[in-house]
Amino acid sequence: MGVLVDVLSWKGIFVVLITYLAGTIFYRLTLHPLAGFPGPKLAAITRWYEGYYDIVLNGQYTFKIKELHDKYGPVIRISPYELHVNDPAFLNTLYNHDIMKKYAWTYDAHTAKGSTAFTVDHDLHKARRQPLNGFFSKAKVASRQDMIQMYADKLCRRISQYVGTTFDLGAASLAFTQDVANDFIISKSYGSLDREDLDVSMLVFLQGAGREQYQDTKYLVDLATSNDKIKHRRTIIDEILESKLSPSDKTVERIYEDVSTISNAAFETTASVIRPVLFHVFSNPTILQRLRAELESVITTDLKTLEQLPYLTSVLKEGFRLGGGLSTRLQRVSEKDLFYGKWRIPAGHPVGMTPLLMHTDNEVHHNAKSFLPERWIDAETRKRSERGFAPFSKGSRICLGMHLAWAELYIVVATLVQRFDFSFPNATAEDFVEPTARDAGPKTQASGMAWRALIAGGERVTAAG
Ligand code: HEM
Repeated sequence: MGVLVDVLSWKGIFVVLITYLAGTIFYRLTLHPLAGFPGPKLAAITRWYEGYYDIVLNGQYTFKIKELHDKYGPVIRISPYELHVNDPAFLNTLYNHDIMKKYAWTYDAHTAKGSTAFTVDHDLHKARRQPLNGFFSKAKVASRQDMIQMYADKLCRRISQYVGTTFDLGAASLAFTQDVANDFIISKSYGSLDREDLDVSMLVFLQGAGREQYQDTKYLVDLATSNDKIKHRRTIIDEILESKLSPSDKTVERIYEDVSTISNAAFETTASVIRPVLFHVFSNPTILQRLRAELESVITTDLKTLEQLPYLTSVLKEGFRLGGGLSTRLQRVSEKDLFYGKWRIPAGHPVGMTPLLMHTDNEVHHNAKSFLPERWIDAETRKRSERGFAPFSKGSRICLGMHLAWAELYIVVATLVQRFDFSFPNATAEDFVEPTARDAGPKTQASGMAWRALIAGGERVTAAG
């Protein structure tokens, strides 16, 4: 009884707490399966280390991880539970088609846990993704190139209204990707390019069209399951409903989780590549001249023809490398031990890599932070850069919408370059290199408004249709 009273006293609680903390610290530093990996002791002890950089300093952990790699080497422990690797040689080991799970902790804060993108389990993910693969194939995307061109033309009409003055090309890029993606996914756009403010705030979009998108999903589910076969363009909803997925995966709520996450995955990612491409092309006369000469040699925006153009393709690759939709680490949890050099990474522990860090690493890409399309043309530098190029990740979780993203880039860049002259008096290359919260504030890239774009300097006589 005396002991119990003692334990329940403040002193007792304090002693228990200290003993628990000391035990946890001791375990994490010495006995934990990741204890032998290099990295700061504080990161190995507590997740508050990461919290400081991401919460207090607003999304800076990605860049701190880069500093930690410089200090501790290519494999480091970045939290009590997680490792990070910065070496392209490990890409194919980590992102493959073996049984790999995503790291559930990453999706704790997300509501759409039933969506394909946020499905943690390997087999369930495979089943959910299967009906979507064909819908997002290269051939399927190519069959919708007229739709993409239609929105590129609409974008041109908006820009034309501002000739000789300034125009928010950053927001317009996002409006374009929103309209294209929604049309592709559910055969309906919400008219972002038609709005006076170009639907400038993603938040307004999410609150506004989010509700509408749910109603549209419900309508399309009803349409597909009703006896009245009203003719409509196939959407991902038809693919899901006609698949072998279980009835619980075919509810309006679960399908809407896919509709909303897939469309949201399509917007800012693609826009954040269009912006740096336009900035670099129009800020560098040599690149602009060479690109225009190549485009003038074909005088078309036909997708198949554009895909054959080596210089345009190289310009876009630089955009994917430096723009980069996702700037956080992408973790995988393997069922089997993984091996990296002398290191054995025990099964069941999350390991991540960050495309942005690899894409901007001078060890991987010559003069990594410079926009140099030539690197993809010269055989030697191309070989080196290909090794460390994975904007869409790899393996079973590779980006579902990558062919759509490529097609949008080909068509919109070729169209704008053939029709307009832009200049960007207020932007610098730095604005586009590290597109996360490094410059938190009004210039934040992630908000889609990195630069109020700037001058559309007169429409050129266009050869493009
Ligand atoms: C520049 C454009 C884009 C980039 C750089 C990009 C990048 C990525 C990356 C790196 C992943 C892997 C994420 C992870 O491992 O957690 C991913 C997944 C995904 N992306 Fe994209 N993406 C782009 C455009 C798109 C578009 C246009 C769509 C849809 C139309 C899309 C839909 C998705 C989906 C649904 C996933 C989850 C795939 C799965 O888990 O099976 N993305 N994307």
